[in-house]
Amino acid sequence: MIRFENVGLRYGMGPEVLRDVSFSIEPQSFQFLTGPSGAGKTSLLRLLFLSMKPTRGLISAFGHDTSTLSKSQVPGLRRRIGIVFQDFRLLDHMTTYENVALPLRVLGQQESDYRSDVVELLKWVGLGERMHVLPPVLSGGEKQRAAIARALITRPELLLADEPTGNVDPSLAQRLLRLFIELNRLGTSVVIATHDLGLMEQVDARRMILSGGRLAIHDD
Ligand SMILES: Nc1ncnc2c1ncn2[C@@H]1O[C@H](COP(=O)(O)OP(=O)(O)OP(=O)(O)O)[C@@H](O)[C@H]1O
Repeated sequence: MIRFENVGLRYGMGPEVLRDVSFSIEPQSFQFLTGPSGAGKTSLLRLLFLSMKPTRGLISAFGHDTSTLSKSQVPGLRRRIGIVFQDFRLLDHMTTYENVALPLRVLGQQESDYRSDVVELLKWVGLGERMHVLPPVLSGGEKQRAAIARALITRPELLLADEPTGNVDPSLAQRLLRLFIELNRLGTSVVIATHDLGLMEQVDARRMILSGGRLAIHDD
């Protein structure tokens, strides 16, 4: 569904952060993206989410060469991708429910059509009791799950998560991992950027390891 061929990335006049990176994300696949701090994991996720263009190489997303996309085509492709940012990016003046429902509102859907889906998803991530509170009163783990629910509400074909267990205790990390595995079982491709070796050891999944700007792939 997404293919990188000899992709390179640099910020401004800086050094190349990613070098000759080639890989594909297949439908219904599960992979971890790992590597030392500063290795380029977040940058690679930004490229996957089509929020940046590579400095060189080819990125093809859902059959489109992204270098030839017009600006108006990008939102349609991005809607097929859900992303959980490292810092959650929840809107503090909206309730948990409203935050999760926002992507559907933006798509012009009516609340009567999506209300039960949002409530069901919030229950699935264990936030059924917290849906009417504002993000500032949520714990770190609750915010994490709200951000995951918001990424999933549009039923994306691909979920990208940047350090999704970075702010949570080990038992919640287990729950989140089970949630991602279940989501993958239901058909979504999953890419999890993480430093957490313990997390990766629990799943026989592909590991994409970034180091010195280069990518090595270890298949399960
Ligand atoms: N907006 C930016 N402008 C300039 N340089 C950047 C920018 N974003 C990232 N970089 C640089 O690119 C390199 C890779 O950063 P990136 O955040 O992708 O790594 P990471 O593997 O996600 O790190 P971490 O595990 O610490 O989150 C770093 O050297 C960083 O300083």
